[in-house]
Amino acid sequence: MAGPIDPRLLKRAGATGQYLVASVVVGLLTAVLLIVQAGLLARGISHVFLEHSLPDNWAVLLGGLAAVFAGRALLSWLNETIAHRSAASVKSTLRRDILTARLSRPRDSATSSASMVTMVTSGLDALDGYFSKYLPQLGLAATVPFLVGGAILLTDWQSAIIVAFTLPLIPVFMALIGWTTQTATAKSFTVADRLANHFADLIEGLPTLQAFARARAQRRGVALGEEQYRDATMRVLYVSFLSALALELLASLSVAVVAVTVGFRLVYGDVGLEAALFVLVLAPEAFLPVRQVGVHFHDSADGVAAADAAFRFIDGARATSGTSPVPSDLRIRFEDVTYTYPGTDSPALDGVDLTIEPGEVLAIRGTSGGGKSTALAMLMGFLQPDTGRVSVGGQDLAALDEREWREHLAWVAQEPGMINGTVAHNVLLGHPGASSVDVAAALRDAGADFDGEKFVGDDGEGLSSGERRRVALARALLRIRFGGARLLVLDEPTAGLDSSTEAAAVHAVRASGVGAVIVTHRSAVMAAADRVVELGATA
Ligand SMILES: Nc1ncnc2c1ncn2[C@@H]1O[C@H](COP(=O)(O)OP(=O)(O)OP(=O)(O)O)[C@@H](O)[C@H]1O
Repeated sequence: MAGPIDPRLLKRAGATGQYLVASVVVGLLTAVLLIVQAGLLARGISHVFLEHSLPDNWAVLLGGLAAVFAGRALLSWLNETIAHRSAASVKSTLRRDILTARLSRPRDSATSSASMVTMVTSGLDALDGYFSKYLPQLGLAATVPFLVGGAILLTDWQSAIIVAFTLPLIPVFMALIGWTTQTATAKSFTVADRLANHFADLIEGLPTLQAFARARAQRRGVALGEEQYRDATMRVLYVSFLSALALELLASLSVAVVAVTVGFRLVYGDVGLEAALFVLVLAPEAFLPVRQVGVHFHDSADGVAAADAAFRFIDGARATSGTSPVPSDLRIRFEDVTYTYPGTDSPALDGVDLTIEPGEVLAIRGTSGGGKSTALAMLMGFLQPDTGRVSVGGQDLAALDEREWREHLAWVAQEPGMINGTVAHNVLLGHPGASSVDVAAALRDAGADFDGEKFVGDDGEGLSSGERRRVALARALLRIRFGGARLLVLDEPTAGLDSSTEAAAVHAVRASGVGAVIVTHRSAVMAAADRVVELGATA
């Protein structure tokens, strides 16, 4: 975050801008109430002290004070209510943007699922502190000191000068402390993210670790991660407490200087009791909001770190989407395409040249790890080449409207995604408007001889991997028959299938009437293709 307010939060969420205006208005009204409160208190107390009696209009004074307290309570409630609404709106916008970005780059390996979950849940929830504490205080800090300072200036200019010289020291200290805090918080966020990833990997790999009797050995790794997280958190708390102490001390000393000088001038008769009391009651109120900004900066630092990660993720995904319409000619060409996954040394694709003619059934074979799935991911628009070019009908694939391009494709992934529900629900993802008769026909054609009402759990639980592939093939067939897709993209669709089921699946692909790109190791599929090409090192 470059300044006190992250401009990206302002830009992304209209609610933030409106909320800032609201918090400045609340700040101005609060300042007016504070001045009235100090005036009433000073008048009442000085009268009692000097005259040894209640003022004639004591009921009006008391009523006024009660009204001021009620007004301040109302403003504080209003500020909190708007703050929480604003936080909810911004968090919801950011969450939607993150999920949209994720959907446009499902193969983005730079951000793991565990990082995504941390970012979307607890990370962004920490923005509550930013909106409900930090921003309201910033609104007060930008308004109250000026009005309160002005009121002090009109009453006692010497005190006003002391306030004017000491008050700016607080933001200067705050900025210095802020830099340290940001580094400490960013580190704590990174460590928490690493711990979440490590834990997610452990849970996923627990059966394997148990099978190899290595589960207990992992305790050391988790303990180490916890220790690092504890250290990072303690460092943030340490900076936070220390900075609160420094700011508190600075503000208290400044108010003390005002109090001492006013006290002396009161003794020497240079200032009246009512004016002195007015200044004494009001001076701390000038420092309070500025001091509180520093304190609440720490409450919001976690949320700001999460928002920062969210913005990087969202902007990274946006930079690569195109807008051109998909050409009618579906000749696809890979020209000298190279791609290396982030964090790896050797390229997954190295100078790949490949042409897919419209309407042809093309089989791609090659060694395991030779880059076949990567090439399909590139064709789907999930990845962009580092160098070289992927074109459709002579037009750069990256320039095409992603959503429109995917409407032309029916995809069966190597490990097809399944949603919780029934087999029919999963097939209907291919074309939600299809009838149950169409779903049954697609399942039959894909060689799936099981019931559409069969239950499917999270991640395809309840279906074997072969069954999942057939459900995915039925889904793709539905997309071609009713969704207008013109190219089947299949990653080992018949792996794990017996030969008769495989024959049914191959027949379904050929009978679909559209072109197909099939990554396969199976000779029956290669025999049915119009052409077979090889990718990666020799098979
Ligand atoms: N998300 C990823 N992050 C890093 N490296 C990856 C990732 N996905 C694949 N790779 C690497 O890229 C290379 C190509 O992988 P790819 O999955 O494209 O191969 P493949 O030809 O489809 O293999 P297989 O036939 O075994 O499915 C492999 O060396 C693999 O380890």
